[in-house]
Amino acid sequence: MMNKTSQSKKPARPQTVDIIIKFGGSAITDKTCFETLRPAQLAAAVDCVRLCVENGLSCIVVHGAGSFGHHQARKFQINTGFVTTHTKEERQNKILGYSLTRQSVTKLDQLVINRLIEGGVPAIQCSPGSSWELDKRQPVKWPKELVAGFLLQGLVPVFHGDCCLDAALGCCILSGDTVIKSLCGFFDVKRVVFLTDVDGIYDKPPDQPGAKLMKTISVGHDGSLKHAISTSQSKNDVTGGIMLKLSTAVDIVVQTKGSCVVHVCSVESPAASRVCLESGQHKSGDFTTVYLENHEVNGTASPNSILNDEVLPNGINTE
Ligand SMILES: Nc1ncnc2c1ncn2[C@@H]1O[C@H](COP(=O)(O)OP(=O)(O)OP(=O)(O)O)[C@@H](O)[C@H]1O
Ligand SMILES: C=C(C)CCOP(=O)(O)O
Repeated sequence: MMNKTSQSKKPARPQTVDIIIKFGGSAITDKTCFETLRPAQLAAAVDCVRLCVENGLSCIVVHGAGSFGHHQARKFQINTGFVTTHTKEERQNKILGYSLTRQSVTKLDQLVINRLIEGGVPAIQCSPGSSWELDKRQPVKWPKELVAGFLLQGLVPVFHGDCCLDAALGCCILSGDTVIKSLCGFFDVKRVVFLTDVDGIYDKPPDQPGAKLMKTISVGHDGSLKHAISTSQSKNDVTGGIMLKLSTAVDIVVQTKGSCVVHVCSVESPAASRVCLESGQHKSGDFTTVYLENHEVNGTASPNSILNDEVLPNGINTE
C-alpha cells in the first residue's frame, strides 16, 4: 500500500505538503471558560480546510487545546513530568491528571474531527499522545511513514497539542506548535497558516494601547528579527502562548531556508480563506506574514512591500 517514498526513513526528496493549518486554541475555544467550544469559529476554520481540499491541496490540520486540556495540565502540573513527584500519592495524582488532560484534549479532537468530516473533509485522527516519543519535551520519534501514507491516499491528518510520555521527564505537554515544527522538518511544507483569535502578531499585546499589527516579519538567516515584539499569555496557558507561535514560525522559515512561508491570521477574517488558498506571499491584508529575508518564494522575488518589512496598522510605517 505504501509507495517507495513513504517506506524509506529519509526520502531523497521529501513529500510535498501544500499547507498546514493550525486551529488556534484561542480561536476555536473560549480559553477563559472550562471546555467551551466556539462553534462559529470552528466552522470558519473547517471551511478553510474544505476549500483547500476542494482545490486539490494536500493538507494537514493541527489544533491547539485551548480551554480543553490547559486547565487540567496546569492544575496537575503535567509539563514538569514525574520528576517533581516525591511521594506515592503525588505520583498517583499526577497520573490521574495525565489521564484527565488527555481525556479533555481528545474530547476537543473528536469535536474537531466530527466537524471536519461533516464539512466533507476526509479527516484522520493522528493524536501525538498515543504514538509520539519525546525527550526533554522534544519529539524524537513519530510515525512519519504512516502520516506520509495517509497524505498519499488523500486523507487529511489531524494532530493536536497533547500530553506525551517523555524519556527524561516521564511525561510532558507537547504543543501543537511543536508538532508543526516537526512536520515541517520532515515534509516539504509550502505554507503554514495559524488561525487565531487576533489579526496576527502585534508589536505588543493587542489589548495594550497603541499595539500595531505587524503585517510582515522578516527573519534573518540566523533567526533574528528586525523589530522587538513583546507578548503576554493567558494564565491558563501551559505552553508559552503567542511567544511559542512566533518562535515556531521563525524556526520554520529558517529551518526550511525560506521555502515555507508562515501566516498568522484571524479565523474570523475574510482574508483567512485567501491566505490558505493562495500560494506565494500576500502584499496586503490584515494578517501577518513571516518570511526569510531576501528570499524568493515559489520562484518569485518577494514583493517590495515585504522586503521593506513594514509595521503598519492604519498605514503607519515605523521604518
Ligand atoms: N504581541 C502579540 N501579538 C499577538 N497576540 C498576542 C501578543 N501578545 C499576546 N497575544 C495574545 O495571544 C493570543 C493568541 O495566542 P495563543 O497562544 O492563545 O494562540 P492559539 O494558537 O490560539 O492558542 P493554542 O496554543 O492554545 O492553540 C491572543 O489572544 C492575543 O491576545
Ligand atoms: C495542554 C495541552 C494538553 C496541549 C497544549 O497544546 P497547545 O494548545 O497547542 O499549546
